[in-house]
Amino acid sequence: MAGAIGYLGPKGTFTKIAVDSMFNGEVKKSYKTIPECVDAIQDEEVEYAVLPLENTIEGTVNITLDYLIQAKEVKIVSEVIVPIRQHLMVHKDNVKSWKELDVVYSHAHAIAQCHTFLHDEFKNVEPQTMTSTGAAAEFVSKHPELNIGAIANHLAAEAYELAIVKKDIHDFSNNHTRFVVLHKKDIPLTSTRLEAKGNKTTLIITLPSDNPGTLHQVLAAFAWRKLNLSKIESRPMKTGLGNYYFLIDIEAKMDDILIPNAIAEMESLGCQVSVLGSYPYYLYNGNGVTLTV
Ligand SMILES: O=C(O)C(=O)C[C@]1(C(=O)O)C=C[C@@H](O)C=C1
Repeated sequence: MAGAIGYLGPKGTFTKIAVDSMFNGEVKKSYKTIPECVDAIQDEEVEYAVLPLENTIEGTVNITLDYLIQAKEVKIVSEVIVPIRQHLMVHKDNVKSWKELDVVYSHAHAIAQCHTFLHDEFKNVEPQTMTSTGAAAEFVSKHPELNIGAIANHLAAEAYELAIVKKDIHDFSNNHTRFVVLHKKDIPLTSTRLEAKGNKTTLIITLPSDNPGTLHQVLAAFAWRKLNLSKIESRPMKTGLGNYYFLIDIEAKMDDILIPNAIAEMESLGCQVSVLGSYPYYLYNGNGVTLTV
């Protein structure tokens, strides 16, 4: 059994579902924000941390990516993809007035996943962001005097005794979020319970500023080795306009030849390359795992 597992809480978040799908029986420690989870793993308050990285509808969770780029000695050791179902919920005292809500609270990514629903059905309602869907549900449970709602999952509704008034309000039915498991040691974490989908290696690449065409050559280093890329994302380095990190996911395990040679080729072009992790990834299909709030 591993040490404690840190995650974005409080009770009833989607991140907690990801934690329960990967870990069984370990102590689970919730944190209010993503940066607090990254600090907890860096300071060795927890042995693993689980954070959302990318959603089908809304794309990358930028704050996770930015903290992963900056974090020292933190590696991605596993990944789990979780189906995301968003529901609208209110305090049980306010069920009759749910169509006249004043404010809807949720995590920014959850609000974005329900953008069309909110636009069509709650045009005059103000969406307000919170640190997580669980925090939004908790807030609604503490304020029966306000006609407010939360967007969150069914476990949050149970945990905070809220009534779900509209199910599955996410705008596209194929809604999934990728969660990464972080650890201080570069040791892949395997699961015997989940459906294995393959392996990935994640690189962070900075290009030299004075060498036109380097991005093309970087992509060529993968292409001619037939290394399949499943994600390319750029994030500002925050040092000046036009300065970017590139985060690249290769659909393969770290090996002795292909990936190291691709890295050496990129370094010879003047790029800085670091390996954020080489890890298995899994799909949690909603079955076979005990979920707790
Ligand atoms: O707020 C939560 O419940 C979270 O776990 C965060 C989060 C995210 O950051 O994307 C996780 C999954 C969903 O996509 C919506 C919110």
